[in-house]
Amino acid sequence: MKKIGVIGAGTMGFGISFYFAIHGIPTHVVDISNVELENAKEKLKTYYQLFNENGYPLPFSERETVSFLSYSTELNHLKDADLIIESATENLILKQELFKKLDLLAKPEAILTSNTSSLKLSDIALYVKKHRNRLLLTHFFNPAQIVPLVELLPSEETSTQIVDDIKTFFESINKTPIIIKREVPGLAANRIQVALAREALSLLEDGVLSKEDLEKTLYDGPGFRFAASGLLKIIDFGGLDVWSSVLQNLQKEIESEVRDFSIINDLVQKNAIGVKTGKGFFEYPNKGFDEFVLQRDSELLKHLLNTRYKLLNRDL
Ligand SMILES: NC(=O)c1ccc[n+]([C@@H]2O[C@H](COP(=O)([O-])OP(=O)(O)OC[C@H]3O[C@@H](n4cnc5c(N)ncnc54)[C@H](O)[C@@H]3O)[C@@H](O)[C@H]2O)c1
Repeated sequence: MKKIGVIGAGTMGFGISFYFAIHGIPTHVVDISNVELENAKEKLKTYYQLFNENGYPLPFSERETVSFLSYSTELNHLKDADLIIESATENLILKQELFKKLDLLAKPEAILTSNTSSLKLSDIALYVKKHRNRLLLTHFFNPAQIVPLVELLPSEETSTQIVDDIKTFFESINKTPIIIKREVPGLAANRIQVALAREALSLLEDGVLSKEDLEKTLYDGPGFRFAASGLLKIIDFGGLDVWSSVLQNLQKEIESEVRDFSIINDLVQKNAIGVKTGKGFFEYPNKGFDEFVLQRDSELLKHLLNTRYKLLNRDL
């Protein structure tokens, strides 16, 4: 990729563009808000330092990395981009308008993608005519600059060559692209996460265990094992015979209703929405949101470097 365009300089747009820049890929970021663009420039310095401090192999100096990024409020700057990733606010009409414009201004061989979490590619691309075989979802996981997974969802019209090219590109920069073969809301990772959340929050709301013990259960139980392998290998190790019985016995016992969780809604009513307001299920005193996020990202970076990155880049 000679040039990438990223639309949106918020949480995800920042992470995506930062990741391309540390890999030396010229990236132009477009946002309607100059404030967001300025924030993204500031965050770049903070994250370069964080990656450096944690020992992430950065092939370019901070100055060089900064030089790979450019910013504007004008979509026109994306007309020579090879790949354009839309990561603007989650709003269908806004995204439809953006894709309508991109379809007209992007060069014919450009690939157009969206990072939407909940909207359908077919809806977002309603007005796209010229690039219909060059469209897909590229769904990153927050923080996009650290979490390896990128879910790819092509449409029925997307050429297989484009899917292969995008997959190869992400692999070349140590992301983990996976292909979703058919349009399902939430793709794979968010669906699995919501299934987990439904059961965990039901156990909490029904008083089966305390919030502290729920955290320990996941962190030191399934989460601990997931750090080493995916689900199917866990089943292979446990034995398919065992899992077959467990699934049969327990599936009917777990929560399968769509619930309105008062355990969350009551806290939202009190503006206890989590780290952003200093209180959610737990308290987050003395530091601001950004500091807590940096602390978390430092932990995630250590994990990345100790696991995936070491394996993928033995010689770096
Ligand atoms: N936050 C997450 O955990 C997460 C994870 C995966 C995917 N996503 C998806 O990524 C996208 C962005 O989410 P986010 O969390 O970064 O949101 P955000 O609110 O942090 O950032 C959105 C940015 O888009 C900008 N914007 C709005 N309209 C625009 C336009 N017409 N042109 C250019 N810029 C515009 C806003 O100014 C803002 O800076 C959404 O589609 C969301 O569903 C979010």
